[in-house]
Amino acid sequence: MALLVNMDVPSLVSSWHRSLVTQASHPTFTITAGILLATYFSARYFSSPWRRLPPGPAGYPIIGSALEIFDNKQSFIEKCRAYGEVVYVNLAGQPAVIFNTQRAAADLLDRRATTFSARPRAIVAHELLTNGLFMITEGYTDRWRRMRRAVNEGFRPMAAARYHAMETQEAARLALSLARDMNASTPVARAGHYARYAASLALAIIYDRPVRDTAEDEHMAATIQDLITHLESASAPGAHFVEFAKWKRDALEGHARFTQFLDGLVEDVKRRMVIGEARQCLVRSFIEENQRFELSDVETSWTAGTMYVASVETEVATLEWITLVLATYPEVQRRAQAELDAVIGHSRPPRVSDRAHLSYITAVVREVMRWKPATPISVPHMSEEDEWYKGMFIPKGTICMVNAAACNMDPQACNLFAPVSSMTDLQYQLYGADAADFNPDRYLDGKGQLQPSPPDTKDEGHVTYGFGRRICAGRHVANDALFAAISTILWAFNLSTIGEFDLDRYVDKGISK
Ligand code: HEM
Repeated sequence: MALLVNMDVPSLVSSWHRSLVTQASHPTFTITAGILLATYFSARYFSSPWRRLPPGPAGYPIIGSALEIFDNKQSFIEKCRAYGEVVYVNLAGQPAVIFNTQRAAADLLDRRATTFSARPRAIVAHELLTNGLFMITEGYTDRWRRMRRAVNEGFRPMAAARYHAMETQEAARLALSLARDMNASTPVARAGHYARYAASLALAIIYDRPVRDTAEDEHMAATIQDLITHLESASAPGAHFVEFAKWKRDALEGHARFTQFLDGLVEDVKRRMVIGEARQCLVRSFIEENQRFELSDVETSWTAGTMYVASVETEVATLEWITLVLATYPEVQRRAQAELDAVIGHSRPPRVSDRAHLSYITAVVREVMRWKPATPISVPHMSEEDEWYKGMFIPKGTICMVNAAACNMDPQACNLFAPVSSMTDLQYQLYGADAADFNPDRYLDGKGQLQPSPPDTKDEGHVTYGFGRRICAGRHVANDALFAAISTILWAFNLSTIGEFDLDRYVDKGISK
């Protein structure tokens, strides 16, 4: 200490520096430093959590598997089943995982929801086109919580029951329109009828404005379809890498136009509330409960609009699958119709409120949603912290994709991972040895009543509606709408295939929201 006080600091530093330079030129020092550095870096490398990423395809240098997933997401994700329960994919430096079992998805997205409830960033589709107001792509933010709370309250099972009469009425209109259309047996025409049903029902439930045949209603449905098309093209992977400025300009212009349109729909509900002509609907509940929900005007408009956008295509795809399955399985169709004959008879069509007595038809809808999910790959979540799962590292900021089609199967029964994974810890069964087959009876007990659903399916009997805090916000309404349509169609028609039709070879592209 006394020595230091007597020396000036710059000269001390420079003498250390000189001695270091002298030592560095000494061969023993160089070797020792090299060994120390090598030890340091190899210790860092071997202890790095990045060495414990889940298994997955190596991909190409730098871009990883980005091109393959952009080219055909569904078939790429199918190929990744072979790597096991959780698969790691490098998307040009962006970490991503795919969950292939219900257990892994539930363990993380349900049970660690605080970490796994965000969404990946979508600059054009979310930030520019909707200015952060689209609930589906909004992060795990305060705004999302307020929007989600308002929707949850408006669509929880008791509240959803308010819409049963609308669903029954729209289902009857659907059956009539199918009966009047000579081309209804073609998939394109049928999809048009299903789209009309889903759109009219969504507009009735959200704004009390079912689509009738007026020019104004046609314009309303067409404008919302335009919004959906904009969202889809802006979300297409890599779409705006080229000509970003043009995408930006179009998205900002689209945002202003769509906001004005959605505001107009809400204003119309307010006007009808004043004159006592608005029946109960989602927007009316937003307005009446606004003190609690704390949504601004523009948040109210976009939350309502989001519910419409989220509902139509998923319902159309599911209705089409149910139709195809019922036409291909005549014995299932006959049993469902026998149930209708016994419970309802021929004097009136079924109502949604009859569902408690129509267990077999309920089981058919569940089973089609499990077996042929309309959303085979769910909407991605994003992790907000580093996490570990069964010794595998999932870094903060990882995009988490759920392969719902795989999760709805039992790995063992379907031999999902046989080529690579050890089967030892996959010896669990949720759906039974026949999980790969279509069998509505799996949901029924010996007396033909619905039995409790497998664990982690939130009493749905499948995980097609997603997971955790981001689970489908409209699932109770969707279940009612699907039941209303299918029970009415079964009551009114016999479905059969024209000529040879092989359901196993029918490939539906599915919807990836
Ligand atoms: C058969 C029909 C439907 C299917 C298969 C379906 C499926 C899904 C899936 C897989 C998700 C993502 C879940 C996740 O991130 O884990 C989702 C989210 C969502 N769904 Fe549905 N859906 C359907 C119908 C509906 C309907 C009718 C509505 C509205 C009335 C709706 C509104 C939403 C909303 C708002 C979200 C976003 C939730 C959030 O991010 O917090 N869906 N849906």
